Amino acid sequence: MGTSDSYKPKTVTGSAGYVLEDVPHLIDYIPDLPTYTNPLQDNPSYSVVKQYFVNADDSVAQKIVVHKDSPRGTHFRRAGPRQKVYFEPDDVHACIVTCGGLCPGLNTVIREIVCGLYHMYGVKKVLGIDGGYRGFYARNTVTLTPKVVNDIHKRGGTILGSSRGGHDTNKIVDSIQDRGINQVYIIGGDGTQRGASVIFEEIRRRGLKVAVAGIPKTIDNDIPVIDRSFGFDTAVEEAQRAINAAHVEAESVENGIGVVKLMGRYSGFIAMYATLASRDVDCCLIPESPFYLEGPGGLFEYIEKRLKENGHMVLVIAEGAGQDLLSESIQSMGKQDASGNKLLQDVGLWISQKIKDHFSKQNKMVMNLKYIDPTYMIRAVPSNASDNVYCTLLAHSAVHGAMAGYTGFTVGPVNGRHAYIPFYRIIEGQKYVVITDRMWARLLSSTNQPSFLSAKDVIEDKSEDEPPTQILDDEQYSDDNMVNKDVSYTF
Ligand SMILES: Nc1ncnc2c1ncn2[C@@H]1O[C@H](COP(=O)(O)OP(=O)(O)O)[C@@H](O)[C@H]1O
Ligand SMILES: O=P(O)(O)OC[C@H]1O[C@](O)(COP(=O)(O)O)[C@@H](O)[C@@H]1O
Ligand SMILES: [Mg+2]
Repeated sequence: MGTSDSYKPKTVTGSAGYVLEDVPHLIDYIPDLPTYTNPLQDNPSYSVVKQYFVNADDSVAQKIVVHKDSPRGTHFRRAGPRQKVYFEPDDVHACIVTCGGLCPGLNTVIREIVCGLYHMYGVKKVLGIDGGYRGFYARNTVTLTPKVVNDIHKRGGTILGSSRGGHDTNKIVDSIQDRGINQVYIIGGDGTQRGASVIFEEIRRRGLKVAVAGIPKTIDNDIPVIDRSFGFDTAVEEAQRAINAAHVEAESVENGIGVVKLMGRYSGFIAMYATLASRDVDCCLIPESPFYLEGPGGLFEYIEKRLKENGHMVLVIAEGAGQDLLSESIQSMGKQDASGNKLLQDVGLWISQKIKDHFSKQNKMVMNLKYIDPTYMIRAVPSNASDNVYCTLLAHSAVHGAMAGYTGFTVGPVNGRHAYIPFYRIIEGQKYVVITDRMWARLLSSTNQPSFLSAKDVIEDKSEDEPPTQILDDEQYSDDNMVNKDVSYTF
């Protein structure tokens, strides 16, 4: 049963350029597994739904804006309940683990996996792994029942705890095997999904009947393929409170400047959407958009102009912005956290000091700067209503997929439809704000800030990111502006 060769992507092609990037299934390496009727068909809540079960051939298109002669392109398997399942409810022993940084909605996902397994499939054995990946072999477990998780969606954080580092694949899979766990639900960001992918590989190599399902989590919204990650909406909403405070402070004094630092290690989505939503922001700086301080077209010149025009200004800066400028002036670079993520210098403090230094040196005008750092406040809150509903759908889709025998997948919405996405597509790169696309142009036009780009930069950048820009001709609020720099699109 066990197989030592590494997993090869399952790709199915069809007519007119149709490609299905399928996810693994337990029967790929354990043939002849028995199937069972899905208990949902006798569930009073669900049996009223016409066509409740997903058609086996349903798939979700990755690109929905097409031209007359466009090939049909890449598709993913549609998420949802199947007529046949590969586990008997009494035989299921599921576990849930949360890894990486916090994000609003973690508790809702945990709650809905537990309740989904209990109420939809009659599964009674669900274990919580305490403290992230290392919890599999170094910590206690928690028994999870609908009663235990009933109220947890109203709390921030994760009731299971989380951690960075500590991924020991063999010890984790040994623990899964020793405990008789056969469904593993792994909630976490890009690092976590990388970890989930190697756990799946090892489980497959050992020939175990264990389904591995990933639920993508990242407050930075930098996971590719999926429309957006849970908690992002809540974080953007929470960021408004900090921006409002910065605006009130700035407005109340002579030449007031409010500086707000928001999360975004490599991708500036939180800063960009928080700025667009607020309309009180005069300048937004993100990692994808290099900027400079001095001289014509620089930040200082713009600040002076705004203060002269308006008497106050608000600047939003993502934590990963301007790191190249900081590294010139601050030593101790190259430090990493336990997961290997680069540790960043505090750009908010740095830029605040630079602005203060500039104005005191120039002695041109009185200036009052207030720096607000709501970093952890925007991710430690409970998820808002829309994220709660979204988390429920993610959790249920993951449960349906695992019960149907799919494994080695991450679940997430692609153009509004939930799909099962193979791990390799989620972990092969990150999603970034494309500064030559329309959403960033909207931001520039709403703040009036300089683009800090020369015409030459724009031409070079456009040629790199041509495909998504070319095909983008609708004006909807969409993620079309988000592309993965590391992945080449073939449409
Ligand atoms: N390449 C990898 N292989 C295996 N495990 C990994 C890998 N990268 C990260 N991990 C593990 O995933 C967990 C979470 O990763 P981290 O980067 O901290 O957060 P996130 O999942 O939110 O990106 C950590 O326990 C880390 O050890
Ligand atoms: O201080 P911590 O807990 O390491 O988290 C900080 C980092 O977490 C992030 O929110 C991203 O976290 P993930 O990698 O867990 O998604 C970054 O924006 C931030 O730099
Ligand atoms: Mg990460």
